[in-house]
Amino acid sequence: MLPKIPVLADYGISPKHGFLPNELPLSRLPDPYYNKWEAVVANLPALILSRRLRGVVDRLPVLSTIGLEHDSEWRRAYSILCFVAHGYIWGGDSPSDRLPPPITAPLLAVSAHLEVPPVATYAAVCLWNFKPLFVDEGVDQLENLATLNTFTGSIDESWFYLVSVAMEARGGPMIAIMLKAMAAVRADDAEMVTACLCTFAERLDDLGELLQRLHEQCEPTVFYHRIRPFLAGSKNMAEAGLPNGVMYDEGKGCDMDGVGGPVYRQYSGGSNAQSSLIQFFDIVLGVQHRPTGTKASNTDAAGAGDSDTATADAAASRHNFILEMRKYMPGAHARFLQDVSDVANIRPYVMANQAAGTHRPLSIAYDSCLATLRALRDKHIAVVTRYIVLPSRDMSRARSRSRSPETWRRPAPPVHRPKAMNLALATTNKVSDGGTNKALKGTGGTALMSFLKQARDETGEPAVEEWAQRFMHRQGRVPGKNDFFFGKPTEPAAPAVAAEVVAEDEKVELGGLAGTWTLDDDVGGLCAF
Ligand code: HEM
Repeated sequence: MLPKIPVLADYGISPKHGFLPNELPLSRLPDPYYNKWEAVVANLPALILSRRLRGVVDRLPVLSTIGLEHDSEWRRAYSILCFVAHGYIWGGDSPSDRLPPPITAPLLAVSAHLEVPPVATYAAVCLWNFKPLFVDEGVDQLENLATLNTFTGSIDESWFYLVSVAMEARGGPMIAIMLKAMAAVRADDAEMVTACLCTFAERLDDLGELLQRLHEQCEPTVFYHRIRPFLAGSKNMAEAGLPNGVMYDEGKGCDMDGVGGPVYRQYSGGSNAQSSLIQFFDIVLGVQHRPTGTKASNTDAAGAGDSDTATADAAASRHNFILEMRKYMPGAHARFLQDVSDVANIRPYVMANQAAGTHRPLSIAYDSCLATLRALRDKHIAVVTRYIVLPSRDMSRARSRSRSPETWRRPAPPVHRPKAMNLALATTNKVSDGGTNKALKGTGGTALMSFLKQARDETGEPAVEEWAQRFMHRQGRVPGKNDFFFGKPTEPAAPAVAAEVVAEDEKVELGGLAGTWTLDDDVGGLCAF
């Protein structure tokens, strides 16, 4: 007998809001026992700004989790503790490589309960960190959302989290639609499968529109210099001052043999790559992601999404950043993704119909879903270009200028203040430096642009129609080539495409989202996670 198609309720997934919790996140823990935590998180931006957070946290009592009852209380506790932990680590002149017992002890307990790592994940900062302004209006409307916790108190930071919240909410109903499509495959109801795929493609397009609204209220330089450093993890962070990661000190000390004392741990930083929604889309459509730098083999291309892809799956699970990110999702959500993978049947069904020459609208609807998901990744690449690549370029250029002979001849007068480590720079490991060290790292620690472009290209690979395969294997815009899709050579390329072309070409000046700019290298390499 076939395994059953997963039921959302078994994984705490909402039919309406998807991976956002069924009950709204709590704005405050009801038990006054936790008032001190609430007071710290309510004043987090001010405590970070005044450099007083560490002192305040060190003096907190070590609270137990005994006063946490409902799931929403555990989730609120997790979000609070993650914000305070990252504020503690990154909110000083140099990072702290130790988390003290008042944070560590409850954070480890809460994380174990919720099956999430003890670090600021996407769940801590987005999924469980929002409230509607008006309860009778939807949480898929950006205008109706506010954040509960932030590091900076800025509109930019709130907007950054809330765009993701709105996307999760808008994408929530798409999960049930695709589970229905999977059931329709089992019933061999091609019309129903086609209808579900059409609805899915339309809603996916809505998500792309929401993603592009990020620019409205989140300034790239604020994101890069003020927000992103707080989301950094503790893995591959030697250059940022955490060579061993972070010591989670529970205050237990070691035994007589020196065993059982606090240990260093290393985790990736918070990233939207930890969103279960986008991974669900990949799984249900049969999109497979390979380790970065690996090209599709003929076997992969033919068998992606089929049940007999054990070898491909085994290869994919090795050294694969996207799979690694599942460890940062709430346990039930990661299990849901695994269970859906085990029964994903849409692609083989579409392929079988295409081979038999039956139900052509099915193939077209399926390929449209892939094209729309690929377009979403294109837009995302433009976002990353604007919010990470360009500011990091500006930063490295400013550094090169400050090292120029001109600057050496006229040194600035000495200023006597403690030397602060610039975390925006420090957490961007190996930013282009004097032409030698060029791999740009993301918040999760991957070699960035090649990884994102590969993920986008892999999205088009399962296409079944020949025209769709050609369309989705296209390269960035080259005048006179692929003009059918990109418009006439004299027309400006669409912003997302322009940004991607810039990121792809060496030493080319192009009009991107932020004006005319040059990218002088193509970053690459295997993920370091
Ligand atoms: C300022 C906005 C954003 C920036 C700077 C950004 C940056 C990044 C970076 C650096 C990565 C590589 C993984 C890592 O190192 O963390 C990544 C991956 C990813 N991001 Fe974003 N991101 C942004 C917004 C979003 C939003 C709103 C979404 C929601 C769809 C999203 C979805 C993803 C996904 C799904 C991945 C995994 C790669 C893939 O599946 O294509 N990102 N992002």
